[in-house]
Amino acid sequence: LRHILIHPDPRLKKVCDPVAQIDDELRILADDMLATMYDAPGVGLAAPQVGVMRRVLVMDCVKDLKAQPRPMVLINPEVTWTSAETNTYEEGCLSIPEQYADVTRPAEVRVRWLGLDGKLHEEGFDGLWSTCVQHEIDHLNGKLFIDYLGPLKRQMITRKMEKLKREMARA
Ligand SMILES: O=C(O)C[C@@H](Cc1ccccc1)[C@H](O)SCc1ccccc1
Ligand SMILES: [Zn+2]
Repeated sequence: LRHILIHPDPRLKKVCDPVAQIDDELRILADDMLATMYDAPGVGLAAPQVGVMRRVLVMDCVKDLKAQPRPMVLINPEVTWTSAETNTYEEGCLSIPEQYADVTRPAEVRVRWLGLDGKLHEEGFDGLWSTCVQHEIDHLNGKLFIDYLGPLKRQMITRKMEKLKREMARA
């Protein structure tokens, strides 16, 4: 498992680098990210959250645990279309533990990415998958869900995380 960085952390604000080639190091990173995501537990995780500044995200938004899990690895993902319709979801973030706030995003998105199989993929996402893939692509661009909130609410959450990190450092 990898350690998940907690906000505020400069690495969570950086724009990540595109992946040049799919090699064993990348395959190991993807496996580690999926294991870390399931352990958290979460439905998504982006590479900068584990301190790797590369454009890789993993997700599995299959909520019904009886259903077949659908682990996805998206490399160099790009949004190619967004719906005019929006939906609002109370988002959280593994890098901002225990903090939740409503974020409004396009209800549906189409995303193109490079798969671990080396092939280009393009797929539409809606529901939780849409919210999640947009949340994760934001991470690759150094954007957090609290950046969509007003300055006071964002500052309150940041102060709480700074306190949490001080306490963790003392523990
Ligand atoms: O920090 C992350 O990127 C993992 C996020 C992904 C996510 C955020 C908001 C909405 C959808 C996905 C979550 O912490 S994963 C935890 C979770 C679990 C079930 C439903 C929503 C979020
Ligand atoms: Zn997040």
